[in-house]
Amino acid sequence: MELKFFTDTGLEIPSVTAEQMIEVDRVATEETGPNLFQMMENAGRNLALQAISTLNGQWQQANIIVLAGSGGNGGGGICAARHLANRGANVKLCLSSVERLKEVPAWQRRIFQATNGQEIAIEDLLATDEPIDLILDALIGYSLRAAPRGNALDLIEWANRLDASILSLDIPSGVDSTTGDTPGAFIHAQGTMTLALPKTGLLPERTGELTLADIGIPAGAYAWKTLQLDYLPPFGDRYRIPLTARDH
Ligand SMILES: NC(=O)C1=CN([C@@H]2O[C@H](COP(=O)(O)OP(=O)(O)OC[C@H]3O[C@@H](n4cnc5c(N)ncnc54)[C@H](O)[C@@H]3O)[C@@H](O)[C@H]2O)[C@@H](O)CC1
Ligand SMILES: [K+]
Repeated sequence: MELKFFTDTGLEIPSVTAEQMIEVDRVATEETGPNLFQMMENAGRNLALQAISTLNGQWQQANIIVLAGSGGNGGGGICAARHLANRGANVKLCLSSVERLKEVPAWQRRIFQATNGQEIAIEDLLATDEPIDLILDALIGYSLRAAPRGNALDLIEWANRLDASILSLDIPSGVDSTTGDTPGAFIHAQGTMTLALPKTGLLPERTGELTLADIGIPAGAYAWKTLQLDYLPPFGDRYRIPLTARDH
């Protein structure tokens, strides 16, 4: 099914497979910029803003849990947790794997630790019964390898059991960003904020309300000889825009 993605102003946005998005990332980090630190900061700030607008007036009273993996997706989630904690929000961060945290997410964690935001261990989170208003799903992005297992699987199943609203970063964890297939458990998202460009696997029945976030990639990166994407900057004066997917 060939999905097409449109902004609220009717502009069609090209979609990309995981492979093409990895190449966009490579062109940005190795050729044009922005680097990974800058892109992840933009991803996380946009996710914090999206969480605030999802909670509308209640965001400072809400109980927010951020589930973060050890890769780039996790880094965006940790960055959002820091921005929210910095503004007095009640946010707890749960890392699926502290020891495997990559360099850039580890830097985001270091900044988070200088806020009054709290980290919560998986076993404590799974044991808590306090009401949760919003879960940010930053466990797995486009590097999903197979059916989720281990801590990520435990956290996905835990999140799905709650009646809290779930906002996924880039792709609901456990969903294949190229095909939309779900090899195993996956996050049942009410909303998804995807980064830079929509992925071909962002099926409406998987994403919930879909938003596209700008992470500052220049048009020259999309025009790179290995990509040649037909891309018109869609954001105007906004950094997050609603997308609708249509299969015709
Ligand atoms: N231009 C972009 O699109 C950018 C993307 N970024 C984010 O970075 C993500 C890609 O980052 P990475 O390539 O580091 O990888 P991901 O963050 O997508 O996934 C790696 C994490 O998923 C876990 N994982 C993968 N398969 C699993 C399985 N079957 N069971 C349990 N855990 C599993 C790994 O252990 C690791 O924690 C993107 O999805 C996006 O969210 C950001 O870095 C900003 C730039
Ligand atoms: K995710």
